[in-house]
Amino acid sequence: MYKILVGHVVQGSRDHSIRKTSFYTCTTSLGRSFHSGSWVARAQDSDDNTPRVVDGWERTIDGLPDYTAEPRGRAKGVEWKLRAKGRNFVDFCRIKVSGGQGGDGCVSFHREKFVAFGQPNGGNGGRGGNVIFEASSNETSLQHIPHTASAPRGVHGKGSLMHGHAGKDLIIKIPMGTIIREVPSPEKEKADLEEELGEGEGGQEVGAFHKSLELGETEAKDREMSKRWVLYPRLANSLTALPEGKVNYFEEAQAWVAEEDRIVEARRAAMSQKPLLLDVNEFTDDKTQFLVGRGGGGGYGNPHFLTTQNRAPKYATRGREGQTRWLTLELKTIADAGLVGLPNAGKSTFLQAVSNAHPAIAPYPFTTLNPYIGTVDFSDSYQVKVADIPGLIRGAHRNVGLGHSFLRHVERSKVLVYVIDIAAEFGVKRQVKGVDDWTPDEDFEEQESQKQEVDPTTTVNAEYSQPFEDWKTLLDELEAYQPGLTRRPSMIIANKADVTEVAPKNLTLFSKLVHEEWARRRVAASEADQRAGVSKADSAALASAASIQIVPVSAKYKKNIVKVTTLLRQIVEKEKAKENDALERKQQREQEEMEEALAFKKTRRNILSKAPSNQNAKSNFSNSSSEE
Ligand SMILES: Nc1nc2c(ncn2[C@@H]2O[C@H](COP(=O)(O)OP(=O)(O)OP(=O)(O)O)[C@@H](O)[C@H]2O)c(=O)[nH]1
Ligand SMILES: [Mg+2]
Repeated sequence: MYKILVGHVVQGSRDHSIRKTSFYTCTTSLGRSFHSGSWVARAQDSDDNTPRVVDGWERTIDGLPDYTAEPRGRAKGVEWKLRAKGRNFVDFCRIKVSGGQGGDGCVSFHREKFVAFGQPNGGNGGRGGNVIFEASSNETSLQHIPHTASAPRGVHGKGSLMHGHAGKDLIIKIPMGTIIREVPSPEKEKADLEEELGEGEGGQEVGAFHKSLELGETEAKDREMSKRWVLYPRLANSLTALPEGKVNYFEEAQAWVAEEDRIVEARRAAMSQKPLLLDVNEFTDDKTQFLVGRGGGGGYGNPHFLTTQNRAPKYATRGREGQTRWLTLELKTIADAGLVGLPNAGKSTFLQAVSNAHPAIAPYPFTTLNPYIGTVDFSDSYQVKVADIPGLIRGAHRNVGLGHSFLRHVERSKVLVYVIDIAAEFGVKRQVKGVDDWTPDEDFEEQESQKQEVDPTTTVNAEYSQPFEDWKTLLDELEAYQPGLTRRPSMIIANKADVTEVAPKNLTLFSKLVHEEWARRRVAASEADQRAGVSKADSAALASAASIQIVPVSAKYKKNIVKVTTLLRQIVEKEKAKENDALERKQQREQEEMEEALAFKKTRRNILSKAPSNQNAKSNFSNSSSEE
């Protein structure tokens, strides 16, 4: 069992303090920060679980026979990664977008010497800015997306018929592969939940706000009115104390505006019936824009209410509120092939060997934290995009290790490439250094009991293949993430084939077991399809290839790379051709449907035009009667 104890030595002083970490959870740091002089002691312990103390200056561990000390930096990196769960790369976020409010209209009258009653000349308000998402191939993460995005409001109108200009649109760049979904607002979610639980307060009215403030009725009315109307300062008096026999033009104007409001509301309601769902997929062009938060319209200036009767309207309307939406953004990287493997299998090394990418490579687990895309260039300018994602481990679907949320980045890959470390000792269960250390405590006991089943020192089981177990772990994790994901066209890279003592033996057993398992899974999948009532043609289309190719590779020494890239290209090209065919068929079907609809319209028009209408019949009749 590995235990990690951290001794903290402050540079330049004799002071030292200890921090104990249990497996991966750090307990306390005694309120001190770690400096470059810190050390990590790893001790191979018996089953004694009591915390040990590192004697700082001498760096000996009380009661432990042997240990190796290594610079703190590395362990700190892994610890940090596990705590942060790779969150410096953001692939899921929530955002509130609000279009800008429209500018208010203006109440103003022309003023000039010797012109006693100038005409109304208040300008209209400008419309509020829109919130727009723009697809951008230069973005790779959602890290820069803010929690709220509000576009600026429109400028108010001014006298002399000066209309306010529109608010500037707020453009937010989003990476290719983002899925945008509209979700209910937190208030609505809360209200729905309360209603479900029967705790709701029973439809609080909008006007309740004023009631709660105990405003007078006229005051509350004034306030409601001031939300929609800009009134000329001296209008209020003239409204309340209207002389006998005078028409209240303001009421008339209120009726028009109310009618217009009703139409706008109905239109908005019709538009927002379906929640927004946008997919910025590989068919989207760069710089395509999506309007997600519409700005409110500007208010009308007082000339808008000018009529032949009312020559001096003393009111204007305020701008409308912009549209507010709560959205979630989910980034699913777009690549042709996705590398899936356990930590340390050599995924990043492989990507570096085949492409122009330079991912971090190191002999410890969870080196890669963010998906990384590399492009494989072929001599005829053909390109295949390959995505490297953080390593998966057993239980990743329960959020063990870095979890399996990163699989969303291979979800859109056409081909799955399993990277397997073939250099495991033959017939022996791997004593995992590092990987299983990082599993949470609840899994630990389970793993311990499993470890005891195969004693590495005594048994060499010629039937046992660690690479095969690794591959099965990957398949299970992929299936747990999304059932049916393993049916994608796939290939296996048996990496580290340069370790000649074990690789050939491992490879023979591995290939045998893989082909058996693959055939078994294929049969099981088709049976499951039959049970689920999937038609035979659909089931055949879904089924994975009859056999899976295994290519031994040494990513580190770049051996057999050409073979693997050629094979990868073949599979990708085949898949692309299939996709293009499907797309063409779909487009053709749509075209045919459209032509059919057009033809139907045409014939209908012809029939209608040939049929004698009543009016024609009447005129014919009248003509004939006049002739008579
Ligand atoms: N001998 C040998 N070692 C290799 C080969 N490929 C990778 N390695 C070593 O394996 C270690 C891990 O390689 P990485 O490429 O970082 O592994 P990874 O799968 O990306 O690991 P994570 O990012 O943690 O998931 C490094 O020390 C590599 O040098 C190979 O073909 N032969
Ligand atoms: Mg890596």
